Amino acid sequence: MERDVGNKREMRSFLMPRDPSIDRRFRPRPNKQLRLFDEAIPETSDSSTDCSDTESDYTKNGEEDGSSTDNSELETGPQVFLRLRPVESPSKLYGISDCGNVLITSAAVTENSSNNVNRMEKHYSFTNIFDSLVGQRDVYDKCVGPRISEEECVTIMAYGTSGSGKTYTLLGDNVRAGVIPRALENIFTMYNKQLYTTPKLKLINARMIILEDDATIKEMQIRRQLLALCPDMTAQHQRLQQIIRGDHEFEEKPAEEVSVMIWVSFVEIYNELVYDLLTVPPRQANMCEPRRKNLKIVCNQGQVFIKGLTSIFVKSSDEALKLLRLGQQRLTYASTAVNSNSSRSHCVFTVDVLKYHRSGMTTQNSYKFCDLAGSERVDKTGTIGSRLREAQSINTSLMVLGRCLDAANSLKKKNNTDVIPYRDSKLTMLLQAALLGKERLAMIVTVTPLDKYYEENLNVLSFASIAKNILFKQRLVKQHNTRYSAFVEYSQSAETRDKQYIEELEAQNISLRAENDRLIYDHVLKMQLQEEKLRKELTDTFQETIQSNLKQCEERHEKKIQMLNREFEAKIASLKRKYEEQIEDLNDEIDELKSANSDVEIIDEE
Ligand SMILES: Nc1ncnc2c1ncn2[C@@H]1O[C@H](COP(=O)(O)OP(=O)(O)OP(=O)(O)O)[C@@H](O)[C@H]1O
Repeated sequence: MERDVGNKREMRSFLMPRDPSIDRRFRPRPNKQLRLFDEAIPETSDSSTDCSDTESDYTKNGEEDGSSTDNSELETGPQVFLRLRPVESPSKLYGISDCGNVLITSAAVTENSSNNVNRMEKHYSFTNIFDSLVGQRDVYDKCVGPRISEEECVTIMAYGTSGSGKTYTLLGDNVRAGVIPRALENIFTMYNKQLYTTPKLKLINARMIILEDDATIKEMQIRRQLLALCPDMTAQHQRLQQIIRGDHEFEEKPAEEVSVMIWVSFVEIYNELVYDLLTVPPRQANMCEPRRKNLKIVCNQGQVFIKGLTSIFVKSSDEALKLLRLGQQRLTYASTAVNSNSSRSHCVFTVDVLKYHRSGMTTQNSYKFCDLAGSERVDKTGTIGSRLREAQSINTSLMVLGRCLDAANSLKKKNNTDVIPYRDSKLTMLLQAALLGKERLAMIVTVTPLDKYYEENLNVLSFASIAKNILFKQRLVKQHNTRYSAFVEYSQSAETRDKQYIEELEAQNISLRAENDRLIYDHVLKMQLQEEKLRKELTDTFQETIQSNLKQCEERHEKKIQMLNREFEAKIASLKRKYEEQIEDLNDEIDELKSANSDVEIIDEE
């Protein structure tokens, strides 16, 4: 019997078990059900209806039913893809319908089922389902490639339980490149002939600004500084590039009179705080660990931006990948019960493609790659301490994301986007353009098809099915327009402009060097004069001091001489007196002797 849905909406939870999200009246009804892995293939033996198990087969099937049947939805709502992670012994509780787009969860009663609702058979429809045999190439070709070729703004979001392969899908590993390296290669190949090699245009606070020469030089310096910090992975990137080029044939756009400048930024939302992952560390600090500063998300006249976020100008996919790896090193990872290297935060890597058209108009495409932290059952995994706090904040933001999608889903008939609670978490604030339908939203839902994750997977699938049902009424494609006539002459080719700019910079460099030499010469001269003046001042001061000391000495000596003179005079006077007395005594004696002598003579005569 059909269940009466009624008008009253239930309060949905995106982390705990809930009623099936798909309105059973409209759910797809496959002719037959296929078991995902194994022997449980239904009796009909028509191999053409089987789920593909090689990349090439898959592409063929996908082109036939997946993308082609979904074209109408491409115009209106998010695309939701399901990716099943390869596991050793996959659960038999999941099956894919023969049309390839519907996941059927078994009606089997599992010991994990906490309520009756989860014991029902459920059908979840997707834009495409990638089973465990589908490789990275096909995931890219279905989910992201077309968006980039069409030059649309798109948010690609990986959502799933912890350890289900979100990071693997977005980044991949050293051999199996994920969506981001492929997208970068695609973008740089596409605009190869239009790339402008100096940062003249920049998005500052969501506005396209033409940079002055000094600002351009500053941007180049920041870029150089940050790239110097990146681990050297050139050989690895070249290998990856070869693999990607072997997998895809990206088309180059003709060199129209458009100049393209590409910028990347990378943010992390950890415990509801927004951190810049591409900050340039101050020179004196430890170069590997810049201080983390919490940034603000600002919404101004419908434009969302992160105030003060570093955006780096990149000239090649290799540079962009290097910056991505640098940001990744700064991300918060931890070991959890289900993933030894689990992302403990949501992170968003943004590639902004800024274009300057000959008409003077500037346009912008943004590609946001969002790796959501895995939802987690904290009660089951026994998470404690800081891991618990992280898990709670991850779960809260994912819940808000679910509420936003739910609200967007219920807006099909109305057109009032105000009721979408995107302001309730940093993640939804940042992704509001996609959640409000202004930009394309592609969601890659990852699932680990194991019995033990059955309940968690049902929640993830319910979440995904809501997103799949959304119909946006907003106008798509974001374009910033600015008129600017003073930009470089557009009748010239990009190469000539670059050459001219380099020549200008070289001339500027020469004149700056000359100015520098002149300043050094002036400085040396000034120093010499100063030295001379100082020397003279010192000599004068010394001479004065010597003179005064000399004078003091002379005075002292004069006084001493006078004193000695006086002493000598006194001594001489006393000696004179003494000797005069002696002379007097001797004269008296002579007189006495004379008189005695005269007496003797008289006696003789007699
Ligand atoms: N499709 C796949 N093919 C091969 N390996 C995969 C696939 N999906 C996931 N893996 C492997 O599973 C492990 C966990 O994947 P990953 O780190 O991407 O999970 P996650 O969803 O990002 O987890 P978390 O949310 O905890 O960060 C990795 O070792 C990854 O290589």
